[in-house]
Amino acid sequence: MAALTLKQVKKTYGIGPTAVPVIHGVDAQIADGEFVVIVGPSGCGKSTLLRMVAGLESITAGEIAIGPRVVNQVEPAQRDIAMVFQNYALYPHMSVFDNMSYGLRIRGLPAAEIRQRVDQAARILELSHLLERKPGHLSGGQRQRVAMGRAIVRQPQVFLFDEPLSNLDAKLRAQTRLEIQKLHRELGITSLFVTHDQVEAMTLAQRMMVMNAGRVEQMGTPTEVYENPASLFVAGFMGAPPMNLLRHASGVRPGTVLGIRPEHLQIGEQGWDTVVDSVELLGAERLIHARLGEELLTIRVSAQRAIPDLGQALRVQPQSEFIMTFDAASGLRRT
Ligand SMILES: Nc1ncnc2c1ncn2[C@@H]1O[C@H](COP(=O)(O)OP(=O)(O)OP(=O)(O)O)[C@@H](O)[C@H]1O
Repeated sequence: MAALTLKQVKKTYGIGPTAVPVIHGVDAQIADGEFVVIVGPSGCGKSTLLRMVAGLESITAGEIAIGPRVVNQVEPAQRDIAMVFQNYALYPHMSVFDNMSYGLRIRGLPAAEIRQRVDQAARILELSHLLERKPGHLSGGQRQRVAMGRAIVRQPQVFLFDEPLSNLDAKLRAQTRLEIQKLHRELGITSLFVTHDQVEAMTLAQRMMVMNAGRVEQMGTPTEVYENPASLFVAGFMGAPPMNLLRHASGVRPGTVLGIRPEHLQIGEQGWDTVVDSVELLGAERLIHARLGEELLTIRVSAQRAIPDLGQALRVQPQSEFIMTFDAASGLRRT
């Protein structure tokens, strides 16, 4: 296992007039054994960053180190990493055992050691009873576990995951998420996991790196990022439904954006005068969307509460200790 260090890492695709800079200087220190999730919208550069760590893309500037070793010029196969992709690409004509052990056989490991490593990985991933099957006779989730098994048996210093769950349905995704957590608890291998799904990021990460347009907006634990977003971008990206961001409500100074999460608004006697626009039932909770002047405010309430009529007037009071303010021009957090 090893720590992972990124120093002012930059990436530009192409050269000359057609050059496209996509990563603008990323710094990160990932501790030995830590599980870090890179999260951000499509096109923000998550996969590019991961592929640079893997050695599948060259590094335009800056430095990437795995443990004490700078790997900028090191071939992917020599980096001691294992990568799990969205498309797990198993060999269809090989059994699960052969798929998992293929890389080890190529490296010429003794048969007894191969057997022992595959058995251990299969036990952790609950694949022991499927080792003789062919991939065609497995479910999507089982195939993804075989792909993870193939990565585990290599006993790498670092695991890299590129959206490995996005081909699975919602239920299987949730289940595989738990398996990945368990895997990390058992093996403690330094892991970098890319996703555009903020729920996946919140549930898997020990720390998350929130990216936007080729830059890191914030790095912190899921709780820190959710409770203390560093910027308007992070505030709007993390949380479902997202934070209310108001520019025109009473009490909002020009040049400022006021942020308040839907769960920190109360319906009562005092506060902003709003008009109910729509209501959504989420199960145990309800979301009320209400017009506040030209803005729309989302309020999260218990489903026990009576459903307001559309067009009904509501007084909505923000809990003052949860109000945040951001600079409208820079997007940075003020208070
Ligand atoms: N080979 C390439 N040549 C030019 N531009 C590229 C190349 N590969 C990626 N890009 C651009 O780099 C940017 C970052 O792409 P990247 O795939 O890293 O984003 P991402 O955050 O992983 O997105 P997604 O979640 O959609 O996969 C995008 O604007 C993309 O169009």
